[in-house]
This record gives sequence, structure tokens and C-alpha cells, in this order.
Amino acid sequence: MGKLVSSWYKNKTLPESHIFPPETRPGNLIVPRGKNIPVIDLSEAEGRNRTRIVQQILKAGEEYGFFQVVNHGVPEDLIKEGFEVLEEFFEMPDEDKAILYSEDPTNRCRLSTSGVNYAREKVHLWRDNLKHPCHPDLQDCIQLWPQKPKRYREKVAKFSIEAKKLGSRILEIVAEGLGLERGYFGDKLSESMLLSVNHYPPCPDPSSTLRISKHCDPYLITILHQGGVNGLQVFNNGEWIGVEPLHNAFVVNIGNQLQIISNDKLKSVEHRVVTNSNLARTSAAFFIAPSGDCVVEPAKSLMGDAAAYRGFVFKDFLLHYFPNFKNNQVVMERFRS
Ligand SMILES: O=C(O)CCC(=O)C(=O)O
Ligand SMILES: [Fe+2]
Repeated sequence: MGKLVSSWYKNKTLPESHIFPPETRPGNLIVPRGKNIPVIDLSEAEGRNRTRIVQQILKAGEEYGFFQVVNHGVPEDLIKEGFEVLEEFFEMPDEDKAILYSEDPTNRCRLSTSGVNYAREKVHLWRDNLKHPCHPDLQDCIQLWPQKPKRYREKVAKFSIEAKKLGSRILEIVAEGLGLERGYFGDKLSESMLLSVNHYPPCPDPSSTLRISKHCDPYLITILHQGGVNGLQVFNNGEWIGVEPLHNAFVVNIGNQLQIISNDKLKSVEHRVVTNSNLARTSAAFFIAPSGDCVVEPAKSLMGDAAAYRGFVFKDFLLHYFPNFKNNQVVMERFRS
């Protein structure tokens, strides 16, 4: 519990345990100006401009693996109240948070620090994290969630229902763009949803550590709200580009499973989060994922001459992903045909 960055960071210099080796330090934190991931206005998705929106999303998924959506239909006050309660959670005194602290990666609802397996890490990340399921059975999942702050369950339930709806809407658009039936992703391929809340305190030496080191998300698609503080960077054409925090936007990124199902048409792209010396940052990632026993494989109609991947059971993907996530090529190579 005392290991949470938020419990000890004040008035400290960066400890040895959080200093990255030179080759993976972020070093130069300045990202090129004027380079951004596409911003897509979803208010037009249901009207006569739908085809254009479908094309924009597909193009963004092919070129960047990332895009932002605005006018997405999730009510602003619901996002605001959801975020308030998530921030309040991390501001609670240590004794209130201690009940949920765990270093066991198999724990379904847990507060932790750094990466998935603290004990096995050589260097630790500058982040604390709260993770729990929100779907398929919300009522069942809620029983696992924090009981404090008092409004946590109510506000986060509302937020996660909306995030799931938005995810389903985007997956329908993606299916349409790929020439698949609209409900292609609707069943087992998107049966689960995990909420991962990152809290990153201000850091005394941003050039030597990271909030999250470079990785691809192993799931189907991620719906992320990055709060109002920057730090998220996406690797594109040999350089890191910043993802600007836009008022009332969600960031969407293609997970490894969507790259596989699309037979490499859509790209799951590496991203990382750099630290900041004066501001704390809280972000909420909703990971939409297949059920553990779901078979994932390239869609038949997208295989062309050959399937780029063999079929596998999703839980086997995760078993291979977590020990290898630092190298996306190694992760994906195992499942290539
Ligand atoms: O904090 C962020 O903006 C991104 C977090 C992220 O990449 C993740 O949780 O997988
Ligand atoms: Fe991520």
C-alpha cells in the first residue's frame, strides 16, 4: 500500500526504482507541433453523412490506430461527475484505499501501482491504477467496486453504461467500414469491458521516467477519457505525436484483437504516457474485450489470399501478452500464420 506513488511522492526526488534505463527514457518530451490524431464528429454518423464518417474512422484506424471523437452523445455532466468521483477515489486517505490494494494480478478489482506485476518489474512506472470489470453483468461487477467515495458505484455505473454504448456504436461503424455485417463485433467479441483508471501524480524528473511505457492495448478497442491534462503520445511514422486533451472528447484506439480480425487493415499502435512536473493527471480507459473463451481470427471476407493470423482463444492471447507487452512484434508474431 505504501508503494502507491500518490502515498510518497511529495517533496521527493525521483527514486532509483523509477528511473528508466537510458534507452527507454522519454528524453526529449517535446512533440512536433501541429501533428495530431484525427478528430471525428460523431453527430453526423446517423445522418446522410454517415458514409463520410465511416470512411474517416477507417482511415484513422489504418493510418494512426487512434482518433478522437466529439459530439459522441455521452452527456457532459455524466462524464464530469464520473471523473470527479474517480479523482476523489485517489484523494482518499491511505487507510480507505488499503482495502483494495493488491499485488495479485488475478484480483478482479484492485488498486495497484506501476504495471500489472509489480514484483516482477525491474523499473516501476509513475502511476497508480484502479481496475475492475464493468460488463457483461453490471450488477454482478458492481459488487466488486469501491464502496468509497459514497457515490462511486452510482456515478461510475452511469459512466460505464454510456462508454459501452459509445464503444458499440463505434464498433458498428468499424464493421460497416470493413464491409462486415453491422453486428459483427456485437456478441462474444465485445462481451467484456474493463475500466482502468490511471492516476499519475506530478513527477520531479519527467525526462527519466514514464507514466506508462510504450505498449499496444491487447483488447478489441479502447474508449479513453484523458481528463484535461496532456501526456498521452502515439507512435506515428517514426515519431511520437501528442494527443491533445480536447474538451469533452473521447480518444479511441484499435486494440490487438481488432488488428487481427481486420487481417492487419486496422493498426493497433504503440502509445505511452509521459509525466509532467506540475500537474497530476487522471485518465479512464474502458477496454472492450472478447470473452475469455472466444475464438479470435481474421474475418473470412478480409483474408484476401491468406489469413495473416491463425485462430486462437482470447485468454491464451492475454497469457502471452502480459510477459511480452514491451515488444508488440513479439506479442503478435506468436499468432501470425
Ligand atoms: O493515460 C492514458 O492516457 C492512456 C493509458 C493507456 O494507454 C492504457 O491504460 O492502456
Ligand atoms: Fe494503452
